[in-house]
Amino acid sequence: METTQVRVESGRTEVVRMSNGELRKNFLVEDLFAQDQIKWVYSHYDRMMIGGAAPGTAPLDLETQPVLRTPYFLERREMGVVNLGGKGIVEVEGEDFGLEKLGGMYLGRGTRRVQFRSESASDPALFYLLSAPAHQAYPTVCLTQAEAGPMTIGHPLTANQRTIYKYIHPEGVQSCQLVMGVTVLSAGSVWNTMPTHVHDRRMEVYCYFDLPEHQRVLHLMGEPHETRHLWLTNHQAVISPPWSVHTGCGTSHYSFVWGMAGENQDYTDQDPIDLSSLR
Ligand SMILES: O=C[C@H](O)[C@@H](O)CC(=O)C(=O)O
Ligand SMILES: [Zn+2]
Repeated sequence: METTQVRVESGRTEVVRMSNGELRKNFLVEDLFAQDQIKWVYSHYDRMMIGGAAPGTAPLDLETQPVLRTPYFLERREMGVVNLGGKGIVEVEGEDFGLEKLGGMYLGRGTRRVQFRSESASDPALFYLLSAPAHQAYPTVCLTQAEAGPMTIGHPLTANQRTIYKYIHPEGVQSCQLVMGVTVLSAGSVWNTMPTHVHDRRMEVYCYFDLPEHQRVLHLMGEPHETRHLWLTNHQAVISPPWSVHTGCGTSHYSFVWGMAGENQDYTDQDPIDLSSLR
């Protein structure tokens, strides 16, 4: 059984004084994907769990974690899945669901048996996972990227043109508190979530992917008047406290999975930040 890494919350005054190393230790999630393992980070912000399942030839079973003190992982939780790799299979209570790259799933509270598999070990699946506490059971749903209602925003002239795919949200796949989707930057565009925003009612996690090996994303966090930066590579995730901006600029275009938990599920409930107030 894998042990989960726990990330406690940090106060805003504490974050202002953090060195870059301390910021990374608290907010950056490195090495989420390790072959033949399911890895978890447990954040105290809204008790969001951030996971990576990387099955090779052998299947991987979703196991409960000591930190949960529950007989099975989803006893009191829900989970969202997005496949960032080659074709994969998620077996839920004995039923197989095939996920191409960027296929997604929602697994409801009370789901006991979950197994992750790669169709081919030479092009393995990479399942990115988010899990939040849940008060009721919503049905298991599997959907393709095309079914996730794309919306293109931004403009090439401001280098922020991107397509937002919403997977788990009130008008799509139902959940208790999880809201989850994927944002794909257009070629030539490098800025995500710009103009930026905060939503004090929900924490958020970004997991960057499809970032070429030698390229980087400069991710910005912190209160709008005290922003801090972290340099990220492909397949790294970053935790955003509810009071923090979460925006980034790449040395190339890239994609990321975003996911939130907290007070409400309204995607449009974002407090935009006037760029003139950023420091
Ligand atoms: O609250 C919503 C999240 O920050 C993301 O969906 C924003 C995003 O993907 C983008 O603008 O590029
Ligand atoms: Zn946001």
